[in-house]
Amino acid sequence: MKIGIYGSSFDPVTNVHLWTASTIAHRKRLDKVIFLPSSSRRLDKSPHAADEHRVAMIKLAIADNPKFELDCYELNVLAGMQYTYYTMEYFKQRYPADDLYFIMGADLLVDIGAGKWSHGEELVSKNKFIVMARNGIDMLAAIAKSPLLRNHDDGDRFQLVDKGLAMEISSTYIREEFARGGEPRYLLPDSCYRYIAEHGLYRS
Ligand SMILES: Nc1ncnc2c1ncn2[C@@H]1O[C@H](COP(=O)(O)OP(=O)(O)OP(=O)(O)O)[C@@H](O)[C@H]1O
Ligand SMILES: O=C(O)c1ccc[n+]([C@@H]2O[C@H](COP(=O)([O-])O)[C@@H](O)[C@H]2O)c1
Repeated sequence: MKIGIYGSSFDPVTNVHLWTASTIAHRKRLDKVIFLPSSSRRLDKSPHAADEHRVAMIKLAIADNPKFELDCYELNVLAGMQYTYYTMEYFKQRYPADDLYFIMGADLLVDIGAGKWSHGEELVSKNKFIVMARNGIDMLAAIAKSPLLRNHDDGDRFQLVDKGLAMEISSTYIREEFARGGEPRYLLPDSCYRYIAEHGLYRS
């Protein structure tokens, strides 16, 4: 099986997360996309909604797509920050016969290339990545500029995908719209929109 692992805080999950996941699955012929919410104990980013709420919204959002799955591995790890390097080691043990890819936007490729991620060298040398274009980022140049990325670019490691549309809906924007009394209804699944209202999430 070909499996993509899509990590994010999903705070909340948005229609762009779903659209990018399905576009990548289609373009790269993935059998499965695993939605991997990051822990609220993450050191670099504190989610606004509790783990249980972010998980509940992902479940609602992916319910009708048989290719989409949720994996709460990072939420259940007790250590402070669960780095992607360790997460990928876990998934390789769990799916030893499958072809695994970490799915991410080009902004994260730049960060990894700049040495900002933990265990960057091992992460890159031992894994494969599907990288989605983002406005203003030249992915080929980002690889060429970074010795870490360039030295492991064997043609298979970084699968670059131009989604064809620079659609940007950020979780931050949705949270801010809720907080200022705006109307972000069609930027996320209706079920999640209702869940946020019912539980009073993201109010200022
Ligand atoms: N429009 C997009 N195009 C390509 N990649 C994207 C896009 N939006 C998010 N990503 C990628 O999806 C992953 C998760 O992104 P994340 O959820 O942090 O973005 P976000 O919705 O903008 O959230 P936040 O506003 O909380 O930072 C990252 O790898 C990011 O690069
Ligand atoms: O391992 C790291 O050092 C690392 C640093 C920053 C981000 N990540 C992972 O990248 C994914 C997307 O992160 P973000 O910041 O866009 O929510 C998520 O799965 C994070 O755990 C991982």
